[in-house]
Amino acid sequence: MTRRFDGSELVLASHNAGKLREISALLEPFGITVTSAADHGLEEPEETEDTFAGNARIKAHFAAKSTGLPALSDDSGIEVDGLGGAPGVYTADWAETPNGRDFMQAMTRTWNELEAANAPEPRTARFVCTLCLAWPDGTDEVFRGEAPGRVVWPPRGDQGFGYDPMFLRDGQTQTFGEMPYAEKEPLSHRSDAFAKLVKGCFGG
Ligand SMILES: O=P(O)(O)OP(=O)(O)OP(=O)(O)OC[C@H]1O[C@@H](n2cnc3c(O)ncnc32)[C@H](O)[C@@H]1O
Ligand SMILES: [Mg+2]
Repeated sequence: MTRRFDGSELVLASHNAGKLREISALLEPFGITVTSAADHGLEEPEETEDTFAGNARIKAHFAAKSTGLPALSDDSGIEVDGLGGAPGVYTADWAETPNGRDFMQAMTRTWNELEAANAPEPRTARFVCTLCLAWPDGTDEVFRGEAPGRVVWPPRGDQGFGYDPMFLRDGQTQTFGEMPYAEKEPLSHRSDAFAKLVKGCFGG
């Protein structure tokens, strides 16, 4: 049995502004008071697991225990078939530089490694999003969503965040980086996972 969410307040256990924007929009219709990890002054826990679900659990349980409130985390990334599924759970790590995250660098590395591997076109990939809803008593529910597509070069568009400019979802002519959020939303891995969360925990 899936545990239902029957509270009125939820902490979003993420420090990523793009995710916070997208998940807040998805939660809007439910009339829940949403606060973020930053609002509670929470640090970022180390993501030490090698699965999306494992890292999503770390983040959600850390926020739920620290605040005493139910917490929703998102662990996500891009899996590129020609790279054996990399960067996968290391998607954010590929952007790290001494001066903070640089996603142009991360996208360039992704493309360069595909070129080096002589990977065939189309260079299929998927965005994955794992949402974990955790309660302060240590229980949780986990939901996984995906968006299938391919990576393209050069990156296109300045909307969205992260690797959006190099991702062309199946059936689309514009990258996620070229779409206003309203267009990306119904096509995204995040809304796919969110629909499962709603079905499982919000009774919708
Ligand atoms: O852990 P939190 O605080 O939630 O924030 P984060 O940015 O570190 O998030 P992750 O550890 O889950 O790393 C996910 C990476 O995948 C990228 N990513 C996830 N969803 C994406 C999307 O919808 N569009 C573009 N890039 C995305 C994102 O930019 C991150 O670099
Ligand atoms: Mg992270």
